[in-house]
Amino acid sequence: MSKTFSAEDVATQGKGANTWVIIDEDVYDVSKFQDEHPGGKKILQRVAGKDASKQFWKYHNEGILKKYKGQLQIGSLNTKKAAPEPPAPAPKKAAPAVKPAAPSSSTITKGEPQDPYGELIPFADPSWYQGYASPYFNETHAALRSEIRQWVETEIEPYVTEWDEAKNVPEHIYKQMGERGYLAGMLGTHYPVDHTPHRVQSVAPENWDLFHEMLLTDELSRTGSGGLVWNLIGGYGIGCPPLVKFGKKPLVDRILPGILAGDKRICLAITEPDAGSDVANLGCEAKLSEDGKHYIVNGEKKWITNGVFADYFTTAVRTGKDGMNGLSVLLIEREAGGVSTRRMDCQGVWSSGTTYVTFEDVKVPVENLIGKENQGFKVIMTNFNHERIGIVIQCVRFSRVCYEESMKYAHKRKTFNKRLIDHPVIRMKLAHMARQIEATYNWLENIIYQCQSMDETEAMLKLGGAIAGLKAQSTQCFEFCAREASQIFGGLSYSRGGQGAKIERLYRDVRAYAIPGGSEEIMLDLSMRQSLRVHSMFGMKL
Ligand code: HEM
Repeated sequence: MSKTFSAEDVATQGKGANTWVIIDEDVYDVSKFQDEHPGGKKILQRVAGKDASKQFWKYHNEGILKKYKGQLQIGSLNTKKAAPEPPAPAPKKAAPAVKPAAPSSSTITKGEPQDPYGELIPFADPSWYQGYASPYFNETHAALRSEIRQWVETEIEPYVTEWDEAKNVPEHIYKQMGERGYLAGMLGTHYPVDHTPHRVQSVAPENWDLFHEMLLTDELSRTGSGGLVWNLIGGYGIGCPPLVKFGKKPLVDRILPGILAGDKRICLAITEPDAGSDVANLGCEAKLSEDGKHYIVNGEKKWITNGVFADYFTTAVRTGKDGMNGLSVLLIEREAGGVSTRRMDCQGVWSSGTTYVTFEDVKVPVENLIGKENQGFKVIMTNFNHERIGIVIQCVRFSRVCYEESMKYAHKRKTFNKRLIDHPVIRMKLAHMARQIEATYNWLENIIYQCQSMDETEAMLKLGGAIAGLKAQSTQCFEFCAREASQIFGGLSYSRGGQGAKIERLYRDVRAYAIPGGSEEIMLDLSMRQSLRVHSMFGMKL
């Protein structure tokens, strides 16, 4: 913004037709905007021609300026110092020693601290962002973190509330997920170079590991919207891995490139009106046609994330007897006909497109069978670890968002002549949030490292119990943090939008995490049953 004004110039625009205000030494023309200003016209007119920085920061958060700057800023004060030139890049240090993480091809540093990154509010980011050493993250992770954060902060975060209210995310954002190589990096496996020309700018495919994948989900979750995250990766992250891992090559070659590019969308259809966490009781039926070339599918699926947007449905069907040994997984294509989808009205994750799906005599070629007939239970179970870890990553970051927003608000809001942060009762709330967040996050890092060090079948067996326990831990941590943040924000988190927008939204999103992917009750019970079973195989002395 090259135009400069003196404070006197701005003062002349406070009386007549024009209404200009100064915020942080930048000049904004709000003459046209004032009629639609949610805080009212009068309040702007009272500060017209003046420096309104103090009043502005009392009522808004950073997102507002990011969103409206382009539209309303007309220049800066002539007294404003030019922004300092970005520092010259430091001479490159020798790359930290790395050791291979068997059996993955990735590299992991031996614990050298990275340069500090972000706002350095204690516990608002993982400790490796804040100058503390970590055995898991190296310079490629740091580069990816900046790449995603920059994209999210400029192109996503300022609009998230608007999109959530509209219950959708513009298509170009999903398309960018493909073009930036992010979709290809979200499969819980190697980077699929053979099926996509797209690459992640800051990480070579051969270096891609599960910690990079974790970062993608983590940084997207800083938007504080389960709806946004699920719109972008909710269906894909659980619907695509079974296709890649168990689909037949011709099917994968035919449809995967379009999905990875962000042109086509896929979701996972397992849950039914009458069967959720008890997957073995699914009823949606697939009967083989007389010529043996097709399955004919009939049935209903409920609470299917992204179903309204999806071209492909990775679907659990009953092809055999009752129970887990009669289940198969089919890739159902919408264009086959007989597939109808209806958006469901839900408490939270509004822009994720939660859907009721009906299959009526849908003809599915036998080539679309994923895995083997009647052995679909294994496909579904293998998928659960990846799905649950995704949920955990989101819950931990959402908890951090609740904490970070509360910490910032507690530094500006005053009650009884003291800032909230100066009240011990508020510090106590923040401390309880931080201790739960860090405990959950550190367990998560450990689990990701374990996943990276095992093949998937071993991980399913050995880590299934711990991941189930961690999922319950993360949703309870999220629920706690959303509640405490809401108490700190008071009325601002009870009404939608404004400074408490993220907290109000996340509070509504909590159940979308605590129930699907295995409810807390089932997760906690499973964590004990599975761990005891596995450890008795290891020779547990009990
Ligand atoms: C560039 C200038 C401004 C823009 C673009 C702007 C924009 C907005 C927006 C979008 C909201 C809705 C709530 C939110 O999303 O945070 C809002 C609310 C509000 N604004 Fe502004 N505003 C500006 C300047 C000001 C100034 C200078 C004042 C005070 C003198 C002010 C006072 C308020 C108040 C009191 C609310 C209602 C807050 C609430 O509901 O708690 N605004 N503004």
